[in-house]
Amino acid sequence: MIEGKAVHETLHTTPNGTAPLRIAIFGVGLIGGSLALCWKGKPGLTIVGHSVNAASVDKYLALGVVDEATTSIEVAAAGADVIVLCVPVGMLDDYLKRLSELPLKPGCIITDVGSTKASVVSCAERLKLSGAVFIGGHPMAGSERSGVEAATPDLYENAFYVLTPSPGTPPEAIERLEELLRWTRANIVKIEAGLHDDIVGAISHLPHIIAVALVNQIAGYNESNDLYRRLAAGGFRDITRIASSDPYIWRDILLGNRDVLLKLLADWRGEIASFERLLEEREGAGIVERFGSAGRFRDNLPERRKGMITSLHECYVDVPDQPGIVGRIATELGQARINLSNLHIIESREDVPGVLRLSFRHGDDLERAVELLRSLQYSVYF
Ligand SMILES: NC(=O)C1=CN([C@@H]2O[C@H](COP(=O)(O)OP(=O)(O)OC[C@H]3O[C@@H](n4cnc5c(N)ncnc54)[C@H](O)[C@@H]3O)[C@@H](O)[C@H]2O)C=CC1
Ligand SMILES: O=C(O)C(=O)Cc1ccc(O)cc1
Repeated sequence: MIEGKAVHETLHTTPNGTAPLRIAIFGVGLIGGSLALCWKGKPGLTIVGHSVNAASVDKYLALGVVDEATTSIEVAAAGADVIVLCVPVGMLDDYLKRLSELPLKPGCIITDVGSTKASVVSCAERLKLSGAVFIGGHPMAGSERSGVEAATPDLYENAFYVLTPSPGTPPEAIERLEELLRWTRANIVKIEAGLHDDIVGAISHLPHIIAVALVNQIAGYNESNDLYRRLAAGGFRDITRIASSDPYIWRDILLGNRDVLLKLLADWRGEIASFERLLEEREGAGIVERFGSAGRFRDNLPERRKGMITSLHECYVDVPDQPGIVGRIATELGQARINLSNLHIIESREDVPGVLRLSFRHGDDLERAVELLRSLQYSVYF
């Protein structure tokens, strides 16, 4: 992880005499536009936007998202050091095929941002990319919005950015791409493409299906009484936000991960059937158990704090279930002038000790906190 702007500028300043890096972005929408904004104006980088549509090209330039823009795939690709495909998943193979027929700059890196990876990676492996190297990519951040108007340079900050290099991908190409992606301030992780599709299918694609199915179920009831819609707030809005995502983008994602999703939906039917059984048999204890285990897992999900650098310095403290205990710990740290950057209660039930996760921006604050809390007889671990 990169801490602070100064480091970025050192990393990316073009050494004297070397040509600037030319980055071509195909499809400057939410994701492509946000990448363009991370790179635009940075030393040594020229950003070229491509769209099949002349009006979109004008818009990219008018919004100042790119330095240059064109409707010609040949012009955009010519001389590009890096090509980023930010079009819907269903178009990726077609774009790769068209690029494979062009004279690309030797060593050019082609990457994509598609939400599924196995199919585009296997397409790239089948094609001869005239001296270019393909590395699959997926920034795990976005929103239910779409289009360049929704693009923002901080979209990826502290998010995960997955790369799916193949065993034969040259390490120096991966390093070059990683260096460029550091401008996004995302945390880069490398995962095998098939594993990516299994995991992302479960944590992103399946939830989108469930949100859409749930909204459509309620919309059906609403046809006979508008009170369903009018009373739907709070939890319903929270868990269905992603149902407003772009239908065509999601058609391509779901069809692109069809086999994984069919297995996940079979498991989902099992989860729902087990709730049906609990209700039929009036099994209150079973319902409590299901909510309890879900809450425990959910409370341990990593937080993504936009605009803040994720703390690397964390410890866990067992705390007895006593009123005011969390406040007392925070006060002890404050009185010792130890800077706490975040405090998270992971568990708080009568039958188990609570656990606090304490995060610090600096390692020396963590060391002092551990020493202090242990001297106060707290059980501290990492
Ligand atoms: N929406 C999200 O939150 C995320 C999306 N992704 C992936 O990013 C990619 C782009 O998605 P968004 O930026 O959300 O969509 P978007 O709709 O905002 O942008 C898509 C871009 O592709 C262009 N495009 C659409 N159809 C085209 C076609 N037939 N031929 C050529 N260009 C076409 C559009 O003009 C637009 O510039 C997709 O592959 C998606 O799976 C990845 C992470 C998050
Ligand atoms: O808005 C949300 O919560 C999302 O889930 C955004 C998102 C959509 C598609 C992806 O491939 C990654 C992230």
